[in-house]
Amino acid sequence: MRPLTIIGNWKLNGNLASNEVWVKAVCQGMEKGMPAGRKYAVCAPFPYLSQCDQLIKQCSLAFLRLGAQDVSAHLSGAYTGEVSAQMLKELGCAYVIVGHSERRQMHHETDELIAEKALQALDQGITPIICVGESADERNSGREVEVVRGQIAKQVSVLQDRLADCLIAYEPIWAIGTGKVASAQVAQDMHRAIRLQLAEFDEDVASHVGILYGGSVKPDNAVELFAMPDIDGGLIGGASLNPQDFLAICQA
Ligand SMILES: O=C(CO)COP(=O)(O)O
Repeated sequence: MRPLTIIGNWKLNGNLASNEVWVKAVCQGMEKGMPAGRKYAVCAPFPYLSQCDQLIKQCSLAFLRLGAQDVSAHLSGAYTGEVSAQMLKELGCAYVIVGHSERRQMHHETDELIAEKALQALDQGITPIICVGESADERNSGREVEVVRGQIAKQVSVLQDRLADCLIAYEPIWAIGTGKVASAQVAQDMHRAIRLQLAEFDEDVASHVGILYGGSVKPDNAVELFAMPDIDGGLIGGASLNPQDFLAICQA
């Protein structure tokens, strides 16, 4: 069985004071007991990784880990502004998001670059969370499966069976930050399509890879989403900023 994995993505939010309040509140909530066998993480902005690492270590819950929101495709060298997977490892990261639609759109990240970033993370023992998803126009013109298949195909061709150590996040762009959550069935259908595509490559990989859903997940829709057979958890944006909402989703 694949464990349910629930990961908060703070995006460009937080500050030293609010991060401390957040981690302490989530730890306190989780210490009271959580559903067995689940994994949780929060992906903080780079400058706060060290602070969040210290705070998370203080509460010593093995199932709560730290992640980053991006990583360089390079290990070291003349790449001003980049952060390597080795640096993330030193700062306690267990996960890193790669290829978020906001980076694909605003920073012109390609599937090839995203696969290189995932390889860097894997080389350091960090689990990459590879984001895929279609735009509203692509869905409205009936091309959503084709678009996502194209994104996954590149990851399969580069990562091959190392995909078994990755997470995939299906995040339809039209559902991100819009309040328009994909219905549980719409999300399940795409998750199924992704898993079938992975099975064309390797059935074992397909059955192992966790596929998270992201896009307007809230405490009141998480239960239905997480109950779907191919939805293995969530990548939570806006609702992860409020520790009580994040906890409620983690307990859904
Ligand atoms: O982009 C997301 C997580 O990576 C989803 O964001 P929202 O939950 O705010 O829609």
